Amino acid sequence: MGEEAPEFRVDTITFGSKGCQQNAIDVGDKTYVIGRTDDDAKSSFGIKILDKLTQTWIVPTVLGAQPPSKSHSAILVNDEKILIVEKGVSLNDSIWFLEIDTPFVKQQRKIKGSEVVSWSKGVLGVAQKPVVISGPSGVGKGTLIAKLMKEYPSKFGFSVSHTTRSPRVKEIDGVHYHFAGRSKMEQDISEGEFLEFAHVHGNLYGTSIEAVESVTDEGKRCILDIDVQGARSVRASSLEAVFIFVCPPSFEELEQRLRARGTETEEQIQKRLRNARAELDQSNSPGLFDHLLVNDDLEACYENLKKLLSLDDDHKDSDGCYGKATACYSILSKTESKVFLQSETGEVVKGGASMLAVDLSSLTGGAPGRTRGLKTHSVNSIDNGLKGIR
Ligand SMILES: Nc1nc2c(ncn2[C@@H]2O[C@H](COP(=O)(O)OP(=O)(O)O)[C@@H](O)[C@H]2O)c(=O)[nH]1
Ligand SMILES: Nc1ncnc2c1ncn2[C@@H]1O[C@H](COP(=O)(O)OP(=O)(O)O)[C@@H](O)[C@H]1O
Repeated sequence: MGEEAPEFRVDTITFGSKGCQQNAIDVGDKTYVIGRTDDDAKSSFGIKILDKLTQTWIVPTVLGAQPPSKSHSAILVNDEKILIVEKGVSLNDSIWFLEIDTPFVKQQRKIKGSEVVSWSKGVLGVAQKPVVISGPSGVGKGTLIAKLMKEYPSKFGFSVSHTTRSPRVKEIDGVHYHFAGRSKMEQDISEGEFLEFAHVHGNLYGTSIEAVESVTDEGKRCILDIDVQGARSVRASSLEAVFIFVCPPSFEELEQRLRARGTETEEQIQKRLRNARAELDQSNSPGLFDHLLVNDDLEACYENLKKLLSLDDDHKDSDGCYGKATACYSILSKTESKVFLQSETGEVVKGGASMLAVDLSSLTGGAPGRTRGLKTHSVNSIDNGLKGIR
């Protein structure tokens, strides 16, 4: 493996004056101008794209929550994304990506028929893969998940879905579901706020990006209880997850459980049973589910679920080294896979270093959620930085 030569070229031209900052970044035939305007109340990002071939300006639709606007530095990571480092905030909040041509952006561009860019916040460390649990209504998904959350309250968190169905007697808004109006939910879906959604048993259900990310931000493993269509959408998304399908021991037993639960009308039970047949058929779709669990005896099934989850150790704990870092950084230079940040405040990080190398080689996720997998190590000088990339 040859040594990567660091690039000290300037990708970014910054025009600054008080109350206004702009970075111009060339990507192929386009120039992305990332501007920040301050008014008295707040400042915000504005993004414009110059098509250099036609010399026309395009104002794209900007998706995702934008960085807290202060002052920033920017550099092109690759043809898909631009790295933005916010100045004046701690490292935990400072790394952002403006996605300009990732698969998510391409898909959104197609849907909207116009230019799209999307923000995604960078997060240090690798999160544990979320767990998607699917299975027919009444099979016991909720029961299994409740047992898991009760036994491991600090390890697992539940992705609270949105739904247009009415709450059941003991269901609490914001805990079991976010009970939503159809038009508001449809609008939020069209604005890219949902990881997936599906029409199930005559209602709209969906997982917002925030539902998953907020659990992961707490350092917990996220559990999603979603139908097979939703599982398929998550499989196709940038979210890497473990997919489990829960089967009943028999169709008769499923019907019995649904009736015994006593939460649906006869008509709703019939609809759920019809859909159950289709879901059971789809559980064998190649490449969709990683594991099938039969929920016959509840305790035995729960033990099997726990085994599956502890066997899945293809994750690493979050990198906590810089979790509480308060030093503030700006971009100094970059190589193919690393970006070097310079401490602005002179404040030192681990080992007395004033420079930080951010490794971008194993990023996961991205818009519409967070970009995870950022790794950092401190370097004392540019020379040491070069050693660090060997
Ligand atoms: N696609 C998708 N399905 C969901 C979501 N939330 C719940 N579901 C599924 O919708 C179906 C109906 O859920 P619910 O009304 O709670 O009834 P239950 O499964 O009989 O308890 C189940 O298969 C759930 O897994 C979601 O956010 N997205
Ligand atoms: N292994 C099991 N044996 C018998 N009853 C079960 C079992 N698992 C769950 N149940 C019961 O079946 C009903 C449906 O379970 P629930 O968790 O609500 O299913 P789902 O969330 O998949 O719709 C509940 O009344 C629950 O107590």
